[in-house]
Amino acid sequence: MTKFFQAEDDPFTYELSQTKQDAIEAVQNVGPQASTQWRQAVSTAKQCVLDQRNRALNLSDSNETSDDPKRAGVRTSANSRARKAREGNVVVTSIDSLPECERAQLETAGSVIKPADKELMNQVSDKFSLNVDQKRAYKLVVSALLTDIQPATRPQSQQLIDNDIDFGQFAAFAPPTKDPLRMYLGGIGGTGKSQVVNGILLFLERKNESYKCLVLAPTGSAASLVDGSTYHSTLSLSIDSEDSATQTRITSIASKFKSVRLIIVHEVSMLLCKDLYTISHQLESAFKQVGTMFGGLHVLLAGDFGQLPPVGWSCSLYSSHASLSSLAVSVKGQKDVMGWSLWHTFTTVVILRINMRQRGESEGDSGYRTALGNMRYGKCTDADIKLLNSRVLGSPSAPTLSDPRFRNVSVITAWNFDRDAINSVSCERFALESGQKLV
Ligand SMILES: Nc1ncnc2c1ncn2[C@@H]1O[C@H](COP(=O)(O)OP(=O)(O)OP(=O)(O)O)[C@@H](O)[C@H]1O
Repeated sequence: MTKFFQAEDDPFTYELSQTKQDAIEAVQNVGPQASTQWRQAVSTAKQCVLDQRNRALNLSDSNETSDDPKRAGVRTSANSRARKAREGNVVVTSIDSLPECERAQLETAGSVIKPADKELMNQVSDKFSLNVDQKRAYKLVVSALLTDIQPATRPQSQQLIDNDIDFGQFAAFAPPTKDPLRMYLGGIGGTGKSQVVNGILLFLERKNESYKCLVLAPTGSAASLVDGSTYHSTLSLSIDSEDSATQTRITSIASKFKSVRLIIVHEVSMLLCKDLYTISHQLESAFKQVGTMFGGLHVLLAGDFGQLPPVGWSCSLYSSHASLSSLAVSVKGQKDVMGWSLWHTFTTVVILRINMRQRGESEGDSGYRTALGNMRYGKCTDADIKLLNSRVLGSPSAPTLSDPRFRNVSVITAWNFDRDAINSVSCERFALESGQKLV
């Protein structure tokens, strides 16, 4: 598989082998059904992909045979390169290294970003002072949107509403001819994931194309932090009902997503496998593109798997394969399996590593950063514990909350009672200091 990138871009990206992608798509196309049929269908789909691969390998081998041992040697190595490429090794080609005619072809096809857009991209990235990794993530998403092949003729929402669910109109959609972006943006809390999302949103705003992106989150509070909505409300997912794809719901989703090309799902650690499947399935139905994951939209999943898990520890995206294999007996389990396999199509990955929230350079700052990092993996050292204990209130050397240095710091308490008391005192003090009246 060949990908083209502008010369100055340096995407940290990898591709699943095409065969694995095919297998995942084959499983998606099977759909939920009774467990014996499901197992049979999955095994037939697997065999079909394996047969396809073997046929391709045999064909290539038979085309490459030669009686001349020298030529045979050269062909064997070319053959093995071709096989490696088929098996998933990425071939990255700089746009500048292409012959002019090929470059012109790409420009005409909209595969190369226009200079004005490039300038805007840089302006926004400078405004947010994005670091190298953040810039990489931001540029991958924005480039995908800029080189997007637009659906040719989308029906007006008015027509959709008037004709209720006349999906015949969607036949006029020209499906994107390029693979949509499936990207995961990770990094521990404070590494600037939201900053990247804000950059993407500002870029679209400056281009007057804010309508192209929808930001979704699993809970209302997570959604309000990123000015988004919950995916339950946006995609009309029913929390209780298994069958949420009624015609009215699908019509409403089709109308909401009429001009959308990118969805960003925040706090992905809280996403259930079955929810990812349902999101994709609802969009497929809304765009009348059954079998085209997420209806062909670009999808960015952002979050940190060290943060909150899904409610009730249901089947999360990081569940192990072993724990999933027993699930296919129920329809819900099959949805989990399909959501889990969808997660594995997110093969463009950027992990942010620099903590932008705690950037102090003092010895204490760096010790605190290290302690937090170790705590995340349950691997605190003696030095970390000593440092954290030195901040526990009550001991003679510990800070007091009335000390001006510690007045506005975050406080962790074990009891709601203590939390409420501290909040109440702090509110009164803040009102007094800022000349405001508490109501
Ligand atoms: N490139 C940057 N330059 C300056 N400040 C930044 C940059 N990136 C992020 N920040 C700041 O660092 C803080 C944390 O950033 P942000 O909220 O985006 O992190 P996050 O990874 O989304 O965190 P969380 O997972 O806790 O939600 C914010 O105050 C943000 O303004």
